[in-house]
Amino acid sequence: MPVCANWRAKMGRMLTIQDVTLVRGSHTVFSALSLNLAEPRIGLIGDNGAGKSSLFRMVCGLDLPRVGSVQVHGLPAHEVSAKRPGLVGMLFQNPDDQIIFPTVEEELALSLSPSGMPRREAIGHARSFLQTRQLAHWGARSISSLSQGQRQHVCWLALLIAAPQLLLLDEPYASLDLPGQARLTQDIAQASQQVIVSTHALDHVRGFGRVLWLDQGAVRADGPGHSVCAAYQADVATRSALPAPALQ
Ligand SMILES: Nc1ncnc2c1ncn2[C@@H]1O[C@H](COP(=O)(O)OP(=O)(O)OP(=O)(O)O)[C@@H](O)[C@H]1O
Repeated sequence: MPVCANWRAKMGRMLTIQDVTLVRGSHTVFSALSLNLAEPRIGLIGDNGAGKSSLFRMVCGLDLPRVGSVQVHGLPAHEVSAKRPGLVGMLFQNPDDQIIFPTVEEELALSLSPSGMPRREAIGHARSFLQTRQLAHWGARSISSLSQGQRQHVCWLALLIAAPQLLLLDEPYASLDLPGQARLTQDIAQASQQVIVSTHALDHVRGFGRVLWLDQGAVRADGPGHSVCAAYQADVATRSALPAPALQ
């Protein structure tokens, strides 16, 4: 492939954020933020309120930037759900923001609706999928009878079955037990798609080729997981050693 066509093909698969200002409520979360994200595994780290979920919401088209553009595989992010509904999938920090249907198999079947699969077939497919995960007994279970970690697991299964090309995982390990965390790590390692993971548990992204450290809406460091995680930890250690600020 000629160099120019190669470059265009790469750009077409990329997530690009260009000169973005994002305002939520009265708070400016990002100001003149630009990023090109093409690596297969990317970690997002940073303090509470740094902007990790806001970045995901923007990439999903849930929040529109006031200035600048967000493009996913060459499409404006806010047009993705209408024009290419199978392109981006997001695992929300809170499973209750994601789950719609009353049973596990119905929720998984919903993930197949963008593919145009008829509902009865989608339910059958969801059951077979659960069987491959040794979870056949979960199919008819009511979501309300599941624990928080189990609901987070269902949300992950819903993304896996939908198989979008870009997976955005917002603190996916937060409620999972140790076997669940190991399973998710294995699933992510085996996924053929691009995966972006936001987490406070640095060990889950330390081995990634690229990690972004967000600090108050700006990129404080961007590079291999080992060095960016070490820099963030060193900064946290320095700040933790400071005397607590006086209460107003
Ligand atoms: N609905 C909202 N309205 C106004 N401001 C918001 C809203 N949601 C988040 N913010 C603000 O946007 C900033 C970024 O929040 P965001 O949720 O993206 O952070 P985060 O890095 O995901 O944090 P956490 O690690 O706690 O999940 C914060 O200053 C937060 O107060």
